[in-house]
Amino acid sequence: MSEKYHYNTITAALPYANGPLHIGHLGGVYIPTDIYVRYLRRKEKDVIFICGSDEHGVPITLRSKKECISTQEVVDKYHSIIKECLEKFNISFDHFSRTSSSIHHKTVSSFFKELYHKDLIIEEESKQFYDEKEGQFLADRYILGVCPYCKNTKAFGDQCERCGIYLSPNELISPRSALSGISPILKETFHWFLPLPNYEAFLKQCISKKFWKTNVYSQYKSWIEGGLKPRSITRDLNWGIPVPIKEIENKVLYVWFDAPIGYISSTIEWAINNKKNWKIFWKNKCTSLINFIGKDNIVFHCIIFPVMLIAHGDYILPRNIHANEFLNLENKKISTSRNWAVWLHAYLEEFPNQQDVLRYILITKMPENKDNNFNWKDFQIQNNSELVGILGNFIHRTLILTKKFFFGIVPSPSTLREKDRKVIKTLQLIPDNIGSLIENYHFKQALNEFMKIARMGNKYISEEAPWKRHKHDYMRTKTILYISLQISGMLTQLSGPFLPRTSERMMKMLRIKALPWKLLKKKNYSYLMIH
Ligand SMILES: Nc1ncnc2c1ncn2[C@@H]1O[C@H](COP(=O)(O)OP(=O)(O)OP(=O)(O)O)[C@@H](O)[C@H]1O
Ligand SMILES: [Zn+2]
Repeated sequence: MSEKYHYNTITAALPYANGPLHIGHLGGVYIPTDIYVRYLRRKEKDVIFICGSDEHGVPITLRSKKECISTQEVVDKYHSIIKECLEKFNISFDHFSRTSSSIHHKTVSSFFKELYHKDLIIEEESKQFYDEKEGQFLADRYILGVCPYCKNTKAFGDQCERCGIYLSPNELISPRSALSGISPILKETFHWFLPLPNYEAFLKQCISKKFWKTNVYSQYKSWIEGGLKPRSITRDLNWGIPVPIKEIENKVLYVWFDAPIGYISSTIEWAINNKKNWKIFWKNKCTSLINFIGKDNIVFHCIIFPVMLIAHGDYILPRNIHANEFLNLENKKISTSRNWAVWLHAYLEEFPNQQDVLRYILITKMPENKDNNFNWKDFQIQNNSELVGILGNFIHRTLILTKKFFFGIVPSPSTLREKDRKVIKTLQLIPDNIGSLIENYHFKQALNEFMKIARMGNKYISEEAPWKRHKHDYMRTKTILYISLQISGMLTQLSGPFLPRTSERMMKMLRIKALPWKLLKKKNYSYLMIH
């Protein structure tokens, strides 16, 4: 992270409010973003962590039909479930808004009008699929058919979920209406398009791809090499943000036009609530904007949203777009429609107060460069042998023995041996090491380094065995527990970004406070009375 960026706007993909969240969402997007943000705060950076629920688009209207409730009821229901779950997993948003808010509607409408009045979008007539039985145009997921690439018979008009390819409805073989099942006719309509080809040169020049992960860059490159086409940004629907042009009826803005503007409108809402200036986070050249997403959102964040921002002007562009691949469950793709998922609300019921266990396992399984797999067997093994067996065991032994032998007061060390000095040296190096891994988005490795310290502590205390030694070598016992407490203090501090609840609990036990990251390497815990 370049020190030149004092302001940091960090966004996590807006979760879609047509269903609850599962472990893929949490491990793929929200946990990595939260680790990054918590670390930046400890670096004393000015950070805003923005998110909100994405509440427009066809899947919501389909869900409303399925559940026999109104679209508003669908989004109200899932907005609350999603927000509550993310809070319970300690995802530390500064603001979590929703795209049905009036501020969002206003922000998006004025964004569209700006492009419209500057002639930066084009109006075009075209023929689109229409369901005569339902009297409705069939946008995106209202139309199903056979994928021309993998022959999946249930490909949607916008994407084939089996092979992941993005489609337009006219590419589908044997299209049929998702509403009535009938074959649609083609009917004349008109829409507005974002002329992506006009921005190809800007995209190549203006966006620095220096920090992009290979998975992000390769998707971006294949889109660019495939030749960009104008992209329609309106739909013939009645659920969404109405096209803000007089006399236009029954047309709304495409959900992927309005959703990313949600990052901006959510920041504006936060600024109003907190009497702050939102522009610093979106219009200041010294602000670093980083979007965290999953792989199916790459094209929207690497091409469409930057083009919207460039066309509008005034806004900064993302400095990095961080996308993870997908998490599978027991070697099968997580699927909301097939109910193959570990739902976060169900986990919270089944394992009360065990949020950090899931956070830990999900970090170790993070699909950083390729899809990864979650399974319950590993969950059990890793919890028992790593979290309890190493981290918990070391802290527990250290604190119990300090209480037993020294009334809970940190003993002052006697002469340090080579082994003790080695431990202290390792502790001095670890904050920068972990910090740099987090800054470079290597979250799994960062956690691994953290656990190495816990392993080192466990080994140290086991080898030195203060429980045996205290009877005949009181002075050495003092040193051993002093060193063990230094390790415990460091683990407590470093665990904050990864395991926030555990870190807080350990802080209470050790009676210490979270320190700025830069002070950690110098910190020495003496004169400390543990709880
Ligand atoms: N299995 C997964 N592994 C990693 N990231 C995921 C997974 N499923 C979804 N995501 C990411 O989570 C973020 C929020 O997802 P979103 O609400 O858009 O749901 P989605 O992609 O429609 O998922 P689903 O179809 O499972 O509901 C997106 O950036 C998406 O890429
Ligand atoms: Zn396909």
